[in-house]
Amino acid sequence: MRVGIIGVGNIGSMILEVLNDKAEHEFYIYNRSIERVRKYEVFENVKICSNVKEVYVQSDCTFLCVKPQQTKQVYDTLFEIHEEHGVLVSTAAGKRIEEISQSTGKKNVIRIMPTITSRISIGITAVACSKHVDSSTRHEFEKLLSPLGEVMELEEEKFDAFTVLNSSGPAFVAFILESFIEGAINIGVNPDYARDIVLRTFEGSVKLLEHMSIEPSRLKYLVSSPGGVTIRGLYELEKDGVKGAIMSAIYEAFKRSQEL
Ligand SMILES: NC(=O)C1=CN([C@@H]2O[C@H](COP(=O)(O)OP(=O)(O)OC[C@H]3O[C@@H](n4cnc5c(N)ncnc54)[C@H](O)[C@@H]3O)[C@@H](O)[C@H]2O)C=CC1
Ligand SMILES: O=C(O)[C@@H]1CCC=N1
Repeated sequence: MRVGIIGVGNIGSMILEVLNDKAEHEFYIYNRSIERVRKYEVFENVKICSNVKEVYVQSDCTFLCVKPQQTKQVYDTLFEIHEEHGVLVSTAAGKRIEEISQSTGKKNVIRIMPTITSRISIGITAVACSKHVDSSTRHEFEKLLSPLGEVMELEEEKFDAFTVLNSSGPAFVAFILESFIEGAINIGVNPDYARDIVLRTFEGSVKLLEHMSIEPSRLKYLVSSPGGVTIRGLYELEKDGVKGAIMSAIYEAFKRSQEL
């Protein structure tokens, strides 16, 4: 397939590098600052383009991977291209299919919500298609995405909640991991050793929850001895409102996605 990518930052480069793993496709890429794409010059199947139009008219499928605040300029350029070429795929948080379609004048629009963890082919990509995208195009597109991990069709009204959990999620997890590591350093643990133990503990906890098919609350009670070490730490977390703070973070991020 001829795959276009407009905006080759965190997500654009992830899509390019993961989909290019088996060098099955031809890529047409454009980034506003050329420095970010120079490293792809060595790939025979990657053509570095000099504008949005050059990417769009040559691609069967064009991924739009700029920040939500940067989309207007790209939409305006696409609007000036009257013929429709393949499908236009938006990765932007909060941008709805109807708005993308009206602003670009294109009917074949697909909205996806990726996650940075797909760089290692672990993670879910949600997909919603405009009603104009026929089922064979949809299936071909989902096949194209399969190296990213799981691909899931999702109603568009569920995208905001999904964005917070699936796509902002790795940043929230990183924040919690960081808190554990800094807590360990504070009690005198070597930072590298702390990182190792903390990552293993999180990995083991997730795998155990899956293996035993139990809720997190059950795991809490499996570990907490009456009058023991764990319950003292859990008491501090509850007293300091950590659960409420995390719930607020998810709620505020959800509202922000709705605003964009
Ligand atoms: N970073 C993440 O984990 C996730 C990001 N997203 C969405 O993906 C999109 C991209 O996000 P990131 O990759 O993190 O942003 P980024 O800032 O890393 O990448 C955007 C790239 O677009 C380029 N750019 C800006 N305006 C341009 C234009 N007019 N023409 C060509 N290139 C242009 C920038 O130079 C930059 O390299 C956003 O809309 C975001 O909502 C969605 C899920 C996860
Ligand atoms: O922070 C953002 O707005 C984007 C959407 C989800 C992850 N990054």
